[in-house]
Amino acid sequence: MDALIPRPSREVAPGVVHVPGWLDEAAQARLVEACRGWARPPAGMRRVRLPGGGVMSVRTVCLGWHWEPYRYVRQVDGVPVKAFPEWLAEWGRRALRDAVALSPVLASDAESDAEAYEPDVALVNFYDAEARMGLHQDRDERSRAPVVSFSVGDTGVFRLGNPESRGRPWRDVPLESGDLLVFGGPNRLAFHGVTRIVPGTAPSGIGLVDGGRLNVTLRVTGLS
Ligand SMILES: O=C(O)CCC(=O)C(=O)O
Ligand SMILES: [Fe+2]
Repeated sequence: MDALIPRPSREVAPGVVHVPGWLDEAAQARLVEACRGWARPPAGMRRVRLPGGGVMSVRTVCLGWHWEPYRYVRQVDGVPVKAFPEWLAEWGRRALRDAVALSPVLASDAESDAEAYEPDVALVNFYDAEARMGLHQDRDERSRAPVVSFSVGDTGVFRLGNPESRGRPWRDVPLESGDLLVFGGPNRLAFHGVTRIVPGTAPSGIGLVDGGRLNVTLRVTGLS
């Protein structure tokens, strides 16, 4: 169904590009099905425990490397992390190419060369209706190559802050099913989070029968 109010592709901040509907329904369904497989144990989906004793409300599974706060490791639960598939890296390069075409800032950033983009880690997050993610920076990567983010399922309200602090200014960008968000360049280390999920907004044809939101971020660790 076409949106009543069209959502144009745009650079929401320098080096941050939002492309609504980048994934068509078939691609969304493929991602949901892949996530279903990745979620299974061993090395499956879990709520990450924070060093302060808290537990994250999102459920996470990682590919390529396992993220534990606040570093990347190769094993989880005593077994190797699931592999990062080549098709997902190819999606990442296509996504970055499209983002660079919309952003002069990314186009002039040496770290944002789409042809050379070799993401080696993905964080797959599942949000139920109550899940959120507090403002944070993605800064455990040694590389400053952009983060490529795919969203499917229920809409999530993504809060894009600034690289200096958790405070204002920020702007809220609703990420709907199929949306692409790339953040790099001067906003690679921008604080960001997800303030809420909008239940009941997932399209029916993508295989997320009970709703919820999946977000997959591709990153380059710069580790070996
Ligand atoms: O769910 C999102 O859109 C953002 C996820 C995120 O920030 C992360 O995994 O670090
Ligand atoms: Fe993040």
